[in-house]
Amino acid sequence: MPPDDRALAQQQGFAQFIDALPRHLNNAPLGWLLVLGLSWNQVATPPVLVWMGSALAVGLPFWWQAHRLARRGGLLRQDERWAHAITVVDAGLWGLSAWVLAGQSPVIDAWMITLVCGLATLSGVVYLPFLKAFYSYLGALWLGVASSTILRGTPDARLLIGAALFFVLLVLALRPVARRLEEGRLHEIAHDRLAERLQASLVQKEHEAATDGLTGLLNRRSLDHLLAQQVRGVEGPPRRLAVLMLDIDHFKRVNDTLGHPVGDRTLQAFAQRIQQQLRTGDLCARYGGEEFAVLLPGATLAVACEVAERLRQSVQATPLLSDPLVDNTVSIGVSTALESDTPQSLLKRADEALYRAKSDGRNRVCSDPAAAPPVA
Ligand SMILES: Nc1nc2c(ncn2[C@@H]2O[C@H](COP(=O)(O)OP(=O)(O)OP(=O)(O)O)[C@@H](O)[C@H]2O)c(=O)[nH]1
Repeated sequence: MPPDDRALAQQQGFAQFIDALPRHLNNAPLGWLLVLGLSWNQVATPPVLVWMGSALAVGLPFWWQAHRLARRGGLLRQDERWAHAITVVDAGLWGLSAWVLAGQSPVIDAWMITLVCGLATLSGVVYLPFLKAFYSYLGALWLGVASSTILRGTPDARLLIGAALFFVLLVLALRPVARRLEEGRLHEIAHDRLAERLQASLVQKEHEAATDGLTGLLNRRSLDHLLAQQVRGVEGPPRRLAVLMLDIDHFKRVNDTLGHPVGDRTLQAFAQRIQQQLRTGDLCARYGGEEFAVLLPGATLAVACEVAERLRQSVQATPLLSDPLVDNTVSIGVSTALESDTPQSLLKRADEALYRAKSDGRNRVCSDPAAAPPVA
């Protein structure tokens, strides 16, 4: 288990504890009312009220701090001391209730110890994600009861030993549960990390499946998919769409004279050159080898021929590579979608136009005679 995962699980546990702490402290007045009700007519009321008033006065700043931490979200390193201080004050003030209750009658003593044990049990549930503070809580509760009963001169050893035993048993019962909870958080963290990795690798795989590794352009598979969407249209009449097929002239010579790596760089440079000439919304794909295809959604044949001519001139005017010099030209075939077209028939006609550009002497743009007039 990576150490940072364990640290994160502990941090999450602490944050859960800090989140629950103020709600737990909010219940204290209900507990006080219970004490008041149970001790009514059995214990002098003024000391009970003095204890409640003091608990309120001392506990208020700590109660306020607990709320502040919960609002902000507790941070383990930064706020751990505060968490211990709050729990010690809370438990200590409850422990001091023995000051007014213990030694009055066996019945009051019995329900006082019941109250103390009940408080410890209830708090245990809140402290489960951060058991360290629970030890401080139990220590302060026990010391509060012990010091109160000793100072009042009625130390009842059975009561203190009984409470200590109960606390030990409680800790023994809660520790495995706390460990399970931490393991659960660790599993959740590991699960989240795995999901993130899978998501990232899925995105990566999708990207790889859609693009050409050498040029970064869309690959043939993506082109076929996009072309099918464009030709069919979503609904209604077919969309206006132009296709350019581009092929570097005498590319084989680059490989043969300068080597395959230079051929690869030339293809990359050519891909960049095409992209520089296109508008957003136009799509460019490597059709295979040194042949590329461009989709111009919404373009008429005239516009598509203009784009093709601009590209051809750009390649002619500025060599694709300067070191070593690669100044091959490019031939381009242009076609536009007819109402009867399938993706294959449209590509075929653009390819035939490219073939004509090659056979007419290369370094030229040829358009498909069947392409005009535009469909929409
Ligand atoms: N370096 C490199 N070469 C490739 C790649 N894919 C195809 N080729 C080469 O591209 C060349 C294409 O040559 P041809 O089809 O004969 O055409 P050409 O030499 O361009 O001549 P024309 O198209 O007739 O002007 C072949 O030598 C292929 O090996 C690639 O990914 N990298």
